Amino acid sequence: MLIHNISNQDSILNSFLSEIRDITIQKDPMRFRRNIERIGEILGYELSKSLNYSSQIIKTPLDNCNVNLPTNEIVLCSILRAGVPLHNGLLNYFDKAENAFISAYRHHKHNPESFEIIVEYLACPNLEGKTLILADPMLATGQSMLATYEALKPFGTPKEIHLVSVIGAQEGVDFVNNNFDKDTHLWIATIDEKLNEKGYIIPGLGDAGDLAFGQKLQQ
Ligand SMILES: O=P(O)(O)OC[C@H]1O[C@H](OP(=O)(O)OP(=O)(O)O)[C@H](O)[C@@H]1O
Ligand SMILES: O=c1cc[nH]c(=O)[nH]1
Ligand SMILES: [Mg+2]
Repeated sequence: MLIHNISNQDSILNSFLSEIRDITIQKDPMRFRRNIERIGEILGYELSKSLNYSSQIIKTPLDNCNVNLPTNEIVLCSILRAGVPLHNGLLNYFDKAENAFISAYRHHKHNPESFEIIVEYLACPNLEGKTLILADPMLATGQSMLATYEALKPFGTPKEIHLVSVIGAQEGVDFVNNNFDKDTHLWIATIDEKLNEKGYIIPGLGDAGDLAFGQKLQQ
């Protein structure tokens, strides 16, 4: 896997990451969503450097101009519900992307420490030969990413796959590294040290879905 940890280099990204982690600033859900969206824009920009480009001529009011424009047919798939603000950020830059949505959530069957991933809702265009971007802000165990990828397989074989995430635990990064093809890209804003016993990223930020959209009752 080609892992791109964007915070390896200091940039304005650090400010947005710091705000989504900050327990005081987190109290403002609009700011939380907007910061995830802004991080999605940065990750999208970084990802765009790996796309294919072809030379085209456009007309300015004064002359012709040669420009290199991306040619990939992008399908942007986000995992509900925490994926929505990240999806919006990516879509701000990939104007023409087709979109897919999938629900994957942790179902705590017996106790808070053990869970399985439930995939219920799935809407997806044809993926054959396309550039698939799978977006989920939290890469904890990595199981949601893999369950999503498995669920998308009947929709065609993408030409390339890009995973996009905001905060990953090293364990989740290792998991996707071991379970996706070696030419899959991972664009991640930062990687944290570990998971706690409930599968939350430490230090992480808490529950991204709840912070963006309010606390949900466990089913
Ligand atoms: O890497 P994993 O261990 O699979 O965990 C990450 C998943 O957990 C979160 O979703 P959650 O189940 O909290 O659902 P939500 O978006 O509805 O809050 C997050 O958005 C990922 O989808
Ligand atoms: O730390 C985590 C792990 C999974 N989902 C979250 O929202 N946060
Ligand atoms: Mg959640």
